[in-house]
Amino acid sequence: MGSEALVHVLLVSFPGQGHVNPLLRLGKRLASKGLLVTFTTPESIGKAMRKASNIGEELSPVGDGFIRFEFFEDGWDEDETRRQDLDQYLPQLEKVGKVLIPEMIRRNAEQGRPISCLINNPFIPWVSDVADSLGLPSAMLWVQSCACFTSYYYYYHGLVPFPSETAMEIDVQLPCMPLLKHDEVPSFLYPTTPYPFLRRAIMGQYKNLDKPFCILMDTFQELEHEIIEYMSKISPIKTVGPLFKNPKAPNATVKGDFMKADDCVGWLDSKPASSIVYVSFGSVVYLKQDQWDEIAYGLLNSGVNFLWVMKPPHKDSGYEVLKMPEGFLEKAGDRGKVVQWSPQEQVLAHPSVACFVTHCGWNSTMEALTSGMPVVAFPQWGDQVTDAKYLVDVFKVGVRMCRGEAENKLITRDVVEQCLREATSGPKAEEMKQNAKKWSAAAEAVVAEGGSSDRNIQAFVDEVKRRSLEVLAASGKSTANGGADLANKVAGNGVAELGEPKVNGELKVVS
Ligand SMILES: O=c1c(-c2ccc(O)cc2)coc2cc(O[C@@H]3O[C@H](CO)[C@@H](O)[C@H](O)[C@H]3O)cc(O)c12
Ligand SMILES: O=c1ccn([C@@H]2O[C@H](COP(=O)(O)OP(=O)(O)O)[C@@H](O)[C@H]2O)c(=O)[nH]1
Repeated sequence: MGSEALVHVLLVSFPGQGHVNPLLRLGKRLASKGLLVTFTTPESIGKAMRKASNIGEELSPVGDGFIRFEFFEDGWDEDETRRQDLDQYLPQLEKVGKVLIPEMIRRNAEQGRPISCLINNPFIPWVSDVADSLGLPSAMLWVQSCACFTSYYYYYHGLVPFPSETAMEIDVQLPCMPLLKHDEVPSFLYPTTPYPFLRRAIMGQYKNLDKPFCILMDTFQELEHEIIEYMSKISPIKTVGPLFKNPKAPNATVKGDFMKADDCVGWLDSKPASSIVYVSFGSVVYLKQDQWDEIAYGLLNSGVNFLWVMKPPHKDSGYEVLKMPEGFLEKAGDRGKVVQWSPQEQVLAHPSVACFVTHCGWNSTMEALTSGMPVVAFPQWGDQVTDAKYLVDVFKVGVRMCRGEAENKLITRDVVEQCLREATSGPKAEEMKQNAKKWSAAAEAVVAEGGSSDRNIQAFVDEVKRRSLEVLAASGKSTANGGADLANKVAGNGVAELGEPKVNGELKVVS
């Protein structure tokens, strides 16, 4: 079957690594079920993705379908520093996206690939408005836990009291969730958060929550059973995680890394089973030098092997480049390896790795659970503090190393060493490993054919197909020229375009 005959969905991503990864993984899952998927995000990131990964101009086959990429200009110069300020960048993305995404949709229709559905991730809620204005259905991929989705939902609607200027330290009880201590609530909701722009970015999504016909979530039934059940009655959520497992197309190599991963698998291979601690704080968290030093000494003193990701800061972020303490690399010798970016999925699946010191971003959390990997939780902000609570107290696969940036406490080398020992040897380590293996088995089962996440993806694909017929029917014509019809509709000012007699063109329609 040619790709022209497939139902086509457009995935629009916010340009962050933690957003691109899950949306691209969703794209691969949808493609493997026989859809044509176009993935788009601003060109600034497109450029990095092309450089780091094997993304070409052409269509990549994935399972029964295909995935392709198109990028759009965000309207700013390559070295524009305002991109670092979300309060400026998000409105800019909205302004240009509202023009360029409809143009992209029209171009695709003209080329015989009419788009039937738009899917976005948080921070760019206007994508649903674009879909609405074109009479297209839209869906949203929530890229955090259902527990965090619920916390933000309750905050947005003012359903329970959250920490406030006058009552900073109140705990929060939400339905079907453990009591969250004041510092376990997603930290963007603290009155004192240094990142109010991220709270605004997330709340923007809630303002538009009635628009998408479906909210897909990168979590799964067993993992957050009660809260998923509860929220399903309030919101049209469908769990489709863990998205990075795709049993129908396990060899699909399309990746969305912004940086080329350093080669470290050979080094992992050379080490004994369960002997390495993997340390990574994701793509945006950046620690202070004194904390970095304590972690370095903790790693040295604990005697473990380690793979440590030390990513360079973005040039406009204002962060100082971190340094390893004097003599650290020499002392570690072949016991340790430091890289700028790792192939994390492969690392977490590697038998030499014993545990993962993580900032508890939701992608890292899901990847660890699904890989059966115990964690040492080092959350900093946002959903990370809530994820850490779940990893330690609910999923029972983690040791807690800190409570978050808001605590403003230096975690000393002794604490680091003690946590590493606890997570790698002794009864607690064994218990966590067993629990992690249980989650990994559950994750495999939900994505396997007939499992809950697989059924939800299939139901979503079926719904998109059904709605695509409606979209074509609404345009009043047969499927054969549906593309051209949509192209006219999408032009928005289609009447003007068609109405203007073109002197030298073939098109001469005067209404
Ligand atoms: O990329 C960004 C940007 C950004 C800023 C300027 C710009 O030009 C481009 C991007 C800002 O905040 C972020 C926040 C994030 O939180 C992360 O988001 C994940 C998914 O929501 C969570 O699971 C993690 O815990 C959490 O650390 C992840 C990100 O990728 C970003
Ligand atoms: O060295 C690294 C560090 C991170 N990641 C990936 O980057 C994403 C980070 O997302 P997460 O939600 O964990 O954190 P964020 O970067 O958004 O804070 C995850 O998919 C990781 O697998 C990676 O491939 N290599």
